[in-house]
Amino acid sequence: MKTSIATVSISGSFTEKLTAIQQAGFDGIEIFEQDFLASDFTPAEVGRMVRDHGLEITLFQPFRDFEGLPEPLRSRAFARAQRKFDLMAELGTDLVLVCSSTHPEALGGIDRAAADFRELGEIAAERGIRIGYEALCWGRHVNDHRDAWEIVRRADHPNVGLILDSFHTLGRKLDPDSIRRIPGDRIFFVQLADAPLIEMDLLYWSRHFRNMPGEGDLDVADFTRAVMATGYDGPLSLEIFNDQFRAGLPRLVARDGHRSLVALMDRVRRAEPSLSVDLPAFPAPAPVERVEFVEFATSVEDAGPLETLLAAAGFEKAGRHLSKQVALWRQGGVNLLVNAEPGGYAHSAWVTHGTGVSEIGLMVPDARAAFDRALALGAEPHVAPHAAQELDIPGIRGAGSNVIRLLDRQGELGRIWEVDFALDAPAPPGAGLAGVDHLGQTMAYDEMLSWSLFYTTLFTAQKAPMVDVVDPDGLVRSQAIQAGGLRITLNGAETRRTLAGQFLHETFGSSVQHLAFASDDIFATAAEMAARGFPFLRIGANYYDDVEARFGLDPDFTARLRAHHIMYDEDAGGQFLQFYSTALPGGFFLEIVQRRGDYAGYGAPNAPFRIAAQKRTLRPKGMPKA
Ligand SMILES: O=C(O)c1ccc(O)c(O)c1
Ligand SMILES: [Mg+2]
Repeated sequence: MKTSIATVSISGSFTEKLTAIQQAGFDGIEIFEQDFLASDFTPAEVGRMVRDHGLEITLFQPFRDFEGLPEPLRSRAFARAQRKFDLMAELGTDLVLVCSSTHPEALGGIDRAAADFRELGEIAAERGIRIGYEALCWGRHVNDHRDAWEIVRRADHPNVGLILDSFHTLGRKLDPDSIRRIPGDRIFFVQLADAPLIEMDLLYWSRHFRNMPGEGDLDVADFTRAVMATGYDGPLSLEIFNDQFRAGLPRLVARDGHRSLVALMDRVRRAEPSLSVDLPAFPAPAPVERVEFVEFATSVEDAGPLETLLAAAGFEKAGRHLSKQVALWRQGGVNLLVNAEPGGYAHSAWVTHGTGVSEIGLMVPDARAAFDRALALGAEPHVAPHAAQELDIPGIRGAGSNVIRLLDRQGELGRIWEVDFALDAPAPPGAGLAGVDHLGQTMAYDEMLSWSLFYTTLFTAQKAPMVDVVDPDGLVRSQAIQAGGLRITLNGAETRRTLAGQFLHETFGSSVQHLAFASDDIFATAAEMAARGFPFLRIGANYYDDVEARFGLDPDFTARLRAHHIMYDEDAGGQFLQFYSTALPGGFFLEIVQRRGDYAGYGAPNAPFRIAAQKRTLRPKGMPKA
């Protein structure tokens, strides 16, 4: 299967776009005419540059407002087309996209449009050019791929075919199964884009909010299955109009685009095995079983506040690494590593970001399979030296500067604690923490789509709807992702003044800002931690008055919540209780939660009050803000 991407999808100069597209692994590009016009190269130079990058021009587009015009506009449209055919010959491409007309004087009529296309097809045939007709979903008379297909069918010319674009079909809620009835050899080209479901004008939605397949809410896989079922074997091409991507880093946007296409083709072949999808084999996504460990990078002189916090949370030193200065802190089923090694990856992470999470160890059904899948999807392997007797744990680079390690219970990897560590004693019960509930990763807002694509393509994962969290100094967007036993909240900061934004600034880049542990009895856990001197984040009295009224809570219960600084929430499935520590100097903090019943969220309604409380600890009463 050939992969392609439209030049509009990527930021930068024409040369920067080409380099990024080549490095990401695409086979071809669609030349968007605007990008060509804005460049200073001749058409022949552009054609040569594309080929020098090992790429092919899969499509020239768009040619607008062609069909259904009355004279003299009609003749002018044909003359205009001839000029573009000249240009295409110099570029070295044979396929042009004609999008359905939005011209105020365009006349309707399927046969009139078909006659225009047959005549254009004749001219194109003489010049070895093929014409693809695409229905824009806001086209004046043609805005449905079924009507565009009927025009192509009636034009009945071998040089005139159909172009499909998932946005125009799915954005208009047209049934993609209608595509299955079109002969595959009459489909000349296929463009793919996803988009978040937002009620708005179709044209505006399309020009500003498209995103990569899998990043939005449209069923692009269902659309692609219908396309593949026709026998279509041309390129699958990304055509993504997105304000954020236009301002993004070309290399990252291209990488995400390629990842999204490969993951999409993989989904298609797994959902409908009878389809022939030309893509190298690689392992299927699997759920994460659990977070096996979280490692902090620190140094001997800097580790104190972190270790004090862990001890107050009921953790105890329960072992040490055989060859490195890495301590294992344990309680219940939780393993935390404190790495103070004066060299290697953790050390450079500490030098760059300060004390913070550097690695996340995930237990999966098959670590090698998960690793191979990650590489097939363009993830970067993390290579770290290890001593001869130590485990070689497969690792990939994850969000921010974090490394994701993949473990399984097959063979030696399942014995990591016995092989790599000297263990002191059985894991202490501590304060009753049973496991990691979730990790909160903070990042710049425009990195969120990228990292959600990373997790959702690597593992079998679900995205919750994005929620807005109000910080006193700005808005933070929060996207929760669950892949089996791995729950992650991605928090995107738009300004530096939000708590999340300050953390990014302090730690020089995105990282885990908080770690949430699960307790089966949060009141007992809170009492035990209080006895150990846990630095509870104090929640204001106004909050408890409101939460009691809002949920009709028993005043005795509210009094217990208040006494332990526990916040409360409910959803249709159950109840949620949560409390927090104050933050370490860099901004990292802990959260303890208890889920009752099938509560599925993360206490989003409480987040504004938690953030306000955290800011109060940073900015004592009466002090003007910096
Ligand atoms: O927004 C547009 O005008 C436009 C142009 C060409 C396309 O292929 C398309 O899908 C949209
Ligand atoms: Mg299109």
